[in-house]
Amino acid sequence: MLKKIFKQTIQINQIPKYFLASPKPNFPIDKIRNFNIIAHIDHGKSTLADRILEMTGTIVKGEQYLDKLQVEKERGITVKAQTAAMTYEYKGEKYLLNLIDTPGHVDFHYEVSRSMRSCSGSLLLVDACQGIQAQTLSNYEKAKDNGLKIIPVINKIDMPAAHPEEVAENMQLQFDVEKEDIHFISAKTGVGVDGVLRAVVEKLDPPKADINKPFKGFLIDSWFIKDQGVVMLVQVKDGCIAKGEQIMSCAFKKRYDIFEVGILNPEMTPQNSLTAGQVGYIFTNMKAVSDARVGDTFHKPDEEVEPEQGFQEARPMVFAGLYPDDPEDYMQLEKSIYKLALTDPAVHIYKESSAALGNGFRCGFLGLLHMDVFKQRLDDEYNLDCFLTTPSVPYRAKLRNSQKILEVENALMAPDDGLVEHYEEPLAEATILCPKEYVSAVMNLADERRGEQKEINIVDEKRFKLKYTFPLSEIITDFFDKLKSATQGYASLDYYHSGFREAKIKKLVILLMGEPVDSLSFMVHERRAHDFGKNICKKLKEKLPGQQFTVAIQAKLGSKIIAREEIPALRKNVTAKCYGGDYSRKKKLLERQKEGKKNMRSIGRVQIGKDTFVDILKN
Ligand SMILES: Nc1nc2c(ncn2[C@@H]2O[C@H](COP(=O)(O)OP(=O)(O)OP(=O)(O)O)[C@@H](O)[C@H]2O)c(=O)[nH]1
Repeated sequence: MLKKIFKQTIQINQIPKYFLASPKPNFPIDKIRNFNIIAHIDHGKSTLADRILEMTGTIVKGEQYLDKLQVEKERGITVKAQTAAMTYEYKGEKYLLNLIDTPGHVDFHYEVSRSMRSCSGSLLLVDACQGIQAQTLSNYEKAKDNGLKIIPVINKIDMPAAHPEEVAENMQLQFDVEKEDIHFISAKTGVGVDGVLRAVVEKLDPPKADINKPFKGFLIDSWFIKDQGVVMLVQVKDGCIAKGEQIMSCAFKKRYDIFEVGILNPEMTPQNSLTAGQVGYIFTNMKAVSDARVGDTFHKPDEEVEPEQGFQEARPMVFAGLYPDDPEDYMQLEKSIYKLALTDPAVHIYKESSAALGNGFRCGFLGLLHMDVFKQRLDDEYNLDCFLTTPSVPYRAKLRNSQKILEVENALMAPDDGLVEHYEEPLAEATILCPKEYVSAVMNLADERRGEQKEINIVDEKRFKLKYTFPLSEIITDFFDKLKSATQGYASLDYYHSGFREAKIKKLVILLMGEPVDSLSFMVHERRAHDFGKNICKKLKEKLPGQQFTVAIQAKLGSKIIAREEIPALRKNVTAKCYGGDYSRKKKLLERQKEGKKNMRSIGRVQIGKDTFVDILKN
C-alpha cells in the first residue's frame, strides 16, 4: 500500500508544472491578431499605422507616432520597426491587435522578415497614384513565402491623381487577390480604414499558440534604453511569463532576471504577465543588446523548448572606414560610436588604423542608407567631426591548399594574390519595374553593372518587371541614381542579398615611384579594374603637390601595371619671392612649410598630405 502511494507521489512530481495549474491567458488566443503592413517606400505605411492607432483609441489624434527617431522624422523614412498593441471592439467582442510597422527601405529588409515571422497576415498597401512598385512585388512574395494571408489595400484615394480602379485591376493580375477583397482607403483622412480593421479580425487567423505548454518567447526586436538596459520585444509562442521569473536564451545559454513585462500601447505599459499569442516586451538585467539576438528563442531555465528555426539574421553588407577629422578626437569618437552601436546592434565595428588616415574604425552596415543614418546620428547626437571612406562590400577569399575561407572586409587585410585560389563576391537579387519605353535603357545599365537577367514580364499595359542577379558591389553606390536618370525617374528598384559567387576579384594597389601605397588598395573586379585604376591615378595626379623630380603614379593589378600617370618635376622654392634681406618673412615661410610637412606621409621619396588621402578615400 505504502509502495503504491509512494509511486503515485513520484508520478505527480513528474508531471510538468504547467499541467498542474492551467494559467489564465490575458487575452483568449482566438481574439488575438498579429499583422503587419507591407508596401513600397512612401506608399503610406506609417500614416495608416497612426490612423489605426487613433481609431482604436490607442493614441490621440496628432502627429505621426510610429516614426520615432529624429533622423526618421527628418528624412521621412522608417528605420526601426515599431510595434503597437491595441484593443478593438468588433461585434461586441474585444480583440487584441498587434500591429508591426515595418521600414520601407531596401537596407532594412531584415526588419521586414523579422515582422513576417510573428504575423499571420499582411496589409498589402499600394499607393493609388503610383500603383504597384518593385518593393510591393518583393514584399508580397516574401509574405507568401512565410504563409501569410494578404489583405489588399489601395491608399491615397483622396489624391486628385489617384486611379484606384486601374491599380485594383493590376493587383488582381499580379497577386492572388479578388476584387471584392480590395479596400480603398485614405490613410490621411481615415476613409475606409475601419473596413481594414474589420478585415484584420475576420480574415486573419489567431496566432498558433498554446498557453498550457512551457513558456517559449521568440525575440523579434531589441533596443537599449539609456541608463536602464536592454528591452526585448518577444512574441509569446507558448505558455506565459511574469515579472520576478527567470528566462534563458537558447543561443547563449545565459539566464536573466525579469524586472518587468508589458505591452507597447504604444508606450511601454507594464502588465502582470505576458501570455501565449501576445507580443510584448521583457525587461531584464541584460546589459548588452548584442546578447539579445533577434531570432533567438527564450525559455524558463528549468524547462526545455525547441528553438524557433530559420530566422535570417541581419548581416553587414557595406563596409567603410570611419575616421576623426582631427586625430585628437579619436578617443571621443570611440566612445560615441560604441554608445551609438548599443542602440543599433546591426552595426559592426572594428578598430582599424591606416598609415594615411591614422587611427579609426571599420564599420559594417546593412546598406548605404543604414550607413548614412548612423553617420547622421553621430553628427546629431554626438556633434563630432569625422568622415567615412568610400564604402565597399565584403569578399570571401578561398585560400590555396587549405579549406579556409577568409572574409575580406578591407583590401588592406587581403591576403597576397599568390595565396588565394579564388574570390567570391556577394550577390543581390533585384526586382526592377519600369515603363516599357525604358526597358532597353535598363537592360543596358544592368549589363554595364554585370547583371544577369533572370526574368522579364509585363506588369500592365505600360510597365515591365525585370529580375536580375547583380554583384552587390555594382549596385550599392550610384546604381539607383543611374537607374532613375535612365528612366526619367520612373523605375523602382528593390533588392536583397542572396549569397556569394566565385568572381574574378583582384587586389588593385597604387604605386608611387614603384612603392605600394598601402592605404590606396582596393578590391575590384577584373572587368572594372582598368577604369577604376585610371581614375585613381588621374585623381592623384590632380591632388598631389609637385615634387622636385618626376613622379610616376601606377595602378597595379596582380603583377600587371594597368594604368599610369606622371607628374613632371617641379623646382619649387618657397622663398624665391623673398629676395633681399627680408629674413623674418623667409623664416615664416620656411616654418609654414615645416608645419605642412608634419601632416605628410612619405611613400618612398614622395610626400603625400593627409588631405590628399582624405580627398581620394572620402565617401
Ligand atoms: N493625400 C494623401 N497622402 C497620404 C496618404 N497616406 C500617406 N500620405 C502621405 O504620403 C507620404 C508618405 O507617407 P508615410 O506614411 O510616411 O509613408 P511610409 O510608407 O511609412 O514611408 P516609409 O516609412 O519611408 O516607407 C506622407 O507625406 C503622407 O502624409 C493618403 O491617404 N492621402
